[in-house]
Amino acid sequence: MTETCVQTYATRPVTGIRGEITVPGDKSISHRSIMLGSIARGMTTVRGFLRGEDNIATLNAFRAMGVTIDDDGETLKIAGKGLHGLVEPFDVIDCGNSGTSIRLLTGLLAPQRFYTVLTGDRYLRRRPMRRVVEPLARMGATIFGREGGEKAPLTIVGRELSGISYDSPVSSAQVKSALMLAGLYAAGETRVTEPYLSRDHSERMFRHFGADVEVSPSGAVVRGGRELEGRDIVVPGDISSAAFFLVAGLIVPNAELLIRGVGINPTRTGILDILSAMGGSIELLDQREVSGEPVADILVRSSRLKGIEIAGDVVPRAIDEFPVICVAAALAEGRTVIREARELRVKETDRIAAMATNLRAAGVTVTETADGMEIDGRERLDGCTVESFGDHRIAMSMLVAGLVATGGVTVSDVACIGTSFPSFTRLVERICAG
Ligand SMILES: O=C(O)C1=C[C@@H](OP(=O)(O)O)[C@@H](O)[C@H](O)C1
Ligand SMILES: C=C(OP(=O)(O)O)C(=O)O
Repeated sequence: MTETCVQTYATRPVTGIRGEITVPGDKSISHRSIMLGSIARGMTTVRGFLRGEDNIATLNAFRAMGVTIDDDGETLKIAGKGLHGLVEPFDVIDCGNSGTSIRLLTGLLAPQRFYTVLTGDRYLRRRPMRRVVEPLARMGATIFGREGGEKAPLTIVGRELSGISYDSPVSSAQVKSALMLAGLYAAGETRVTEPYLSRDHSERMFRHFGADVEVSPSGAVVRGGRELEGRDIVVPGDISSAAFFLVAGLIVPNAELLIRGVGINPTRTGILDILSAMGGSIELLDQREVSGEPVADILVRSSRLKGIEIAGDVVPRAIDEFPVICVAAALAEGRTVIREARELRVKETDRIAAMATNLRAAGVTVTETADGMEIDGRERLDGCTVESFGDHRIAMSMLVAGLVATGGVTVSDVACIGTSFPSFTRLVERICAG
């Protein structure tokens, strides 16, 4: 591996992977711990918080709204202000690259007694926001944005809200969580359902903080007006970060890798189901529960993979892992077909188009479809230079591909990796044998 300059990074074929690693804390749980800790009464402590750029954007937003958050490098201490204790920020809140920050904050800020403007980087300002703006408006919210409320910057004029019953057309934890957060303040009940269950970290954490929430297979119901109580939270390792090492462990020869302390919430383990169905050797060891979330150590070994069909309820359960699943598919025997994954087109970049372009550069035959792609696996990948498209998961996926590509893979614009996994390249270097 060589670091050619700050913005570009290259990986080369390795002869094996050995060892044990831990991956940084879960990004979704880290966001929610700041949000709920800030509006709870009393102290919340968070250990294992992910200090990536996305989560720091959320942390800065709450500091700007008057919340004292101390970080000694180990534990965050959040001095919660209660449901109605946030104050109007003096400036625009910059959510950076983080869809979770802007969409969840929109729900949380719509019922405040003040005015806020949320913006983000050039990637975030292209992503769809009407999916949260529209149902929040039905609750009585006043939110403006470019293109009739579709795009950030978003301006939120806080108002009293009323609960609604909303059947979301997309399986999106960000939509669900935005409405649940608004529902904490709204008169009456706020009910949200979705086609397939998306990650349920909000439901679990709402319960942990004592919110009036009911969860059933058909959705979540929140009753407004109840104060939350500060709690201690331990954030498990992010399975979305572990995913890069799971795929590396499967595709690199002579690999055996133990990834410790990974969150295995069933709404997030689509990657394990998919890779196992492809023939991957993946074992869950020492399963336990931490702060209401299931956790395990995951052992992965080199495996011969085969192509499969991926669609249905596993898609939201693996939504952020598709770029690296595409890399596994590119090295599997036969064809992998991904369907019902249109959401990939509205992430940090269009992840279907980005992975199709990048895998073609590595010599793979890929057919794009409106809601997915077909990938014909091959024995080895060709060396190539590709773009990250400003998307952390595209960058890391292609660096995993470089571990088995003749001549390696160079990825330009890799600074984006810092949004979710600042220590990624260091960990790759630690475990790979040249
Ligand atoms: O709620 C969350 O923490 C997230 C939900 C997902 O987005 P969608 O809700 O848009 O599917 C996921 O892609 C994102 O990385 C994190
Ligand atoms: C889609 C992602 O995050 P967000 O929507 O929070 O930007 C991701 O981390 O892959």
